[in-house]
Amino acid sequence: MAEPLLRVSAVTKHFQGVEALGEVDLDVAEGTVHGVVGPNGAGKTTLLNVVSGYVPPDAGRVELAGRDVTRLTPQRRVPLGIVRTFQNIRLFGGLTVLENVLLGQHGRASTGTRSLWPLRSGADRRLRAEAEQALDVFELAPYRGRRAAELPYGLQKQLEMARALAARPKVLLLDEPAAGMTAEGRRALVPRIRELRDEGLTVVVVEHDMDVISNICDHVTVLNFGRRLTGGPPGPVLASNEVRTAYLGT
Ligand SMILES: Nc1ncnc2c1ncn2[C@@H]1O[C@H](COP(=O)(O)OP(=O)(O)OP(=O)(O)O)[C@@H](O)[C@H]1O
Repeated sequence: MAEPLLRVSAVTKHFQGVEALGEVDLDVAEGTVHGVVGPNGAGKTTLLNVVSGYVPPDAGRVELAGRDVTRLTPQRRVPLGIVRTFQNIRLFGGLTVLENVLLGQHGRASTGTRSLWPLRSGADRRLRAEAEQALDVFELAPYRGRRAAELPYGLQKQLEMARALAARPKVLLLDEPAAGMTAEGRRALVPRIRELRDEGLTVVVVEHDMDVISNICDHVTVLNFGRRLTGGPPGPVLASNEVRTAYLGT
């Protein structure tokens, strides 16, 4: 493939003697959705943590468009385009839905928290319009004035994604976006993520729901005990005997 937008090379991470990741490689092409799957404890979240900068690897590299970002803090990765959501929702419950999305723009170059103040300039208005657009993508516009804490769980997850989108990512990292959602919420997620991909966004998604993975991913990487077991198009990979065996733990 062409030079990947995101390249993870030989990343290793131990926690108190436990190998959470062992020499893991991951190449993600621009404009694709890449799934990271595997049984519980396989190292999926640790991989997202290393890519987003929340966990420093013991060894290995993370590159975005050829630039080594391995040693950068999460805050310095956001303006470069690496933005994530969390498995456990991290919203400002006392702020409104719109305010949460405006804060998502905070990490972008020269934005600051200014976007919460009344509109002053054309740039402010543009930011506000983009925030409204992010709300629209996740059908949150009717809730823009509600406090985030008042939203049902599924909508809070959507708000997390809208906030991440407002940071204008190049690579959006989603940690279990379907977990805890209703069947309807999970179904709605699929066309949304595809649409974002079709607009050119690159997505890395950790997810246990294999229907969601099969429907949104161009490529999957399977981890098992911190090692890359296999990878490829979701259909054949998920149907393979080695992946089935890994999930069954036999
Ligand atoms: N901060 C930490 N301190 C100690 N051990 C950790 C830490 N984070 C992860 N681990 C361990 O590293 C291994 C990989 O964990 P990780 O959460 O990355 O797996 P996962 O594939 O995301 O699992 P799940 O599907 O259950 O979320 C596990 O053995 C876990 O207990």
